[in-house]
Amino acid sequence: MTANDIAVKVEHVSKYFKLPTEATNSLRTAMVNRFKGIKGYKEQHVLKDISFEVKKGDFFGIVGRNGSGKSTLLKIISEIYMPEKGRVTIDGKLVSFIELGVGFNPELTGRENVYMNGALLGFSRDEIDSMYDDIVDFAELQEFMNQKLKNYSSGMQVRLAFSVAIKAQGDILILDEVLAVGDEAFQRKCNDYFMERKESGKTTILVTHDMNAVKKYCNRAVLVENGLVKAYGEPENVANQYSFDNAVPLVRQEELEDKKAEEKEEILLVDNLQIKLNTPNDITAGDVIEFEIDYDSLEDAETYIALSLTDIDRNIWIYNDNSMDEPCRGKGHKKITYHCTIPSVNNIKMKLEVTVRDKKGKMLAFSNVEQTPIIMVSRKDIKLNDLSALDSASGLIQRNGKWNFH
Ligand SMILES: Nc1ncnc2c1ncn2[C@@H]1O[C@H](COP(=O)(O)OP(=O)(O)OP(=O)(O)O)[C@@H](O)[C@H]1O
Repeated sequence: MTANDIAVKVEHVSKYFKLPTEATNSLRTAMVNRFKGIKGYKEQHVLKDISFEVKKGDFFGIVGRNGSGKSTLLKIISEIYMPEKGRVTIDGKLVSFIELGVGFNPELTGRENVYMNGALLGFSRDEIDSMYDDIVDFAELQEFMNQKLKNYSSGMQVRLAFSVAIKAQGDILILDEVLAVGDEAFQRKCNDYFMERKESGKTTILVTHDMNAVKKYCNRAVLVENGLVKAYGEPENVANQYSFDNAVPLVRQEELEDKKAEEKEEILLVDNLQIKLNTPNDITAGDVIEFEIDYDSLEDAETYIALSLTDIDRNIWIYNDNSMDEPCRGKGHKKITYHCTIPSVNNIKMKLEVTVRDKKGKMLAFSNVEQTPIIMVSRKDIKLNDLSALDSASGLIQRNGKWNFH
């Protein structure tokens, strides 16, 4: 690869912010603090050492949890912030849609705002003239262009700002979390635009929390975590890593304590429920899933297991089973292993939930969030250059149809 193939090169970028810890109103306090070595601020190291390359024509995804520094990174690439260390090299004209409303003036009309925004992006009047109709068409705001922006709804303002960004003829387009923009019809339009853009050979950098978007549009991606690059390269792998890291639902400590208190109030019939996955948690469709369930039955009673594998993203049960027809009897420690396969799914992230029930179906114990195993099924069998198979694998069930052309 030559240097000419690279649109954006990020090398060892580091950025911290100074957050004030105390307000000093007097010069004397400031001097005393300084003398004592008290800084009055603490440093938040948002980006520690970030390096990646975006090639010309890439549709490049940047993902990471809230507060991981994605927007900061985009601002550094867009030269709004300077990094403390490292550097960014850009080859081409860059257009950013980062913070809504930047460069928009509510007292000006839609039309005037398009011209002003275009000028801020570095376009001449003639250039804006030639892209103006396209921008207005995409935003579908023809009748509103002579109204002042302050009379637009917030959705209309977003549409206009977004349309300026995407229709401005830059070489590199930077978009921060835009898929949530606008109503459903506008989102569909953005989807079509992204599909076109993906084919266009122009460079796009997209920050998003939507892993389906990463898989659908991006050809490469990076996952930022704790200021460092955690995964980089194939969007499938990066998106799966992100989904996997975020699969464990966050449960507030108080909720857990409330639940424990509720459990204590009931007479305990089952204790020490443990679930252990014996097979890997990252598998391919059809691989065997095996796990072990352990618990103590405190009474001489019949108990059975009910289990479910729930699709975390879609929140639906994918697979349920129970041992109702083969209950465990008597007091004491119970150890059960179970295995199954989930053969015809594509990519799916599931949580395994287990409950112990009595003869009448009453729940006596359930696996809590900390011990709920997560299982990721991904189509590792599909070759990365098999575009048709990759595209079809975005559905829940593997394709099995036949085409007949007449
Ligand atoms: N100008 C600033 N001054 C001080 N702290 C800042 C500034 N900009 C960002 N931060 C801090 O840097 C951290 C990263 O913020 P950033 O907006 O880059 O994260 P993000 O990954 O884009 O988050 P999100 O997914 O929520 O949009 C946050 O803790 C934020 O408070």
